[in-house]
Amino acid sequence: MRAFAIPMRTRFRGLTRREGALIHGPAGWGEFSPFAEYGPAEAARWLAAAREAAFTGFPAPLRDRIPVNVTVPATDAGHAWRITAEGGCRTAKVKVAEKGQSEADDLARVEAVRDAIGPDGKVRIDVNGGWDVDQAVRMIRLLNRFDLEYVEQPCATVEELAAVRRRVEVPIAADESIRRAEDPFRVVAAEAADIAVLKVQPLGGVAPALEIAAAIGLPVVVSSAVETSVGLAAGLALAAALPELPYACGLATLSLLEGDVTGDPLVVEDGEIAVRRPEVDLAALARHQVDPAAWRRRAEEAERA
Ligand SMILES: O=C(O)CCC(=O)c1ccccc1C(=O)O
Ligand SMILES: [Mg+2]
Repeated sequence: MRAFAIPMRTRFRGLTRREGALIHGPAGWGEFSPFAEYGPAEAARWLAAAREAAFTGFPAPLRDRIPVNVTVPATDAGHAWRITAEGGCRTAKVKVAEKGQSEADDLARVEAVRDAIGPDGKVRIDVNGGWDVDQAVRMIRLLNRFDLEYVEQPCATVEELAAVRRRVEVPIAADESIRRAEDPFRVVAAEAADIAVLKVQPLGGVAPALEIAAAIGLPVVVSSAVETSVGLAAGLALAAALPELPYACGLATLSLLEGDVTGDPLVVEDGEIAVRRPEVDLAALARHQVDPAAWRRRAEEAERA
């Protein structure tokens, strides 16, 4: 097992460094990078995803390029404009409702992103559960001046998502309500979402995520957990194996990191990323490599959970 700590170019989810581990097996490299606050039971699914990549491999791809969105962190409007313009994507996903920021900050950021991407681009927002129902309804109506493609996780609970969905025209996507839920199918039963955001590591691998996608029966957006090219390759494999892929995916997150673990990173070309699995390059990894002892312990704890 190898471990990495890569500085973030812009603070994201309060993170300034992305840390994780890489394992190697007969099928290739796998990434194990649960966030620090996740306990052993949750980390066990992330470990299963890394093992699938290293020992089993991925289901057969149905497409070889995946359209992606540029991810715009909760930064000031000028910076958000530049990130969008430089992202080279036809879709932007904007983080809003960041703690310590105002509604005016969100309006200014989304306005800047719409300006940068142009009238033919798509703009979606991700609230990470930061609003209550009334605030969500009000903010979605306000922000829809900038023509929103959809709103990801406007509120924390499934019941709140369903309530917001009944009151606004803009489609609702569920992320945390699937990713961290005991029962991802409650979203469907409660008619709480139009779209499912699926991430490979929290769902335990590409094959389990494909099964969840089939069972949920909603259109899927595959998104990263801000991973190295090794973790992103698993997201691309999921996006490539889905029977239908009507939306751009959130896999263009390598640009949030200062570095990578391969010499041949999964970068965006013409708004898309090619479906492939880059090799870990030990020289590239060396620049970010840290002692794997803590990650070995974390994997052992996950294993016992
Ligand atoms: O979807 C994207 O564009 C990037 C991924 C992303 O936003 C994300 C990354 C890490 C953890 C949570 C999330 C999220 O979608 O909420
Ligand atoms: Mg999200």
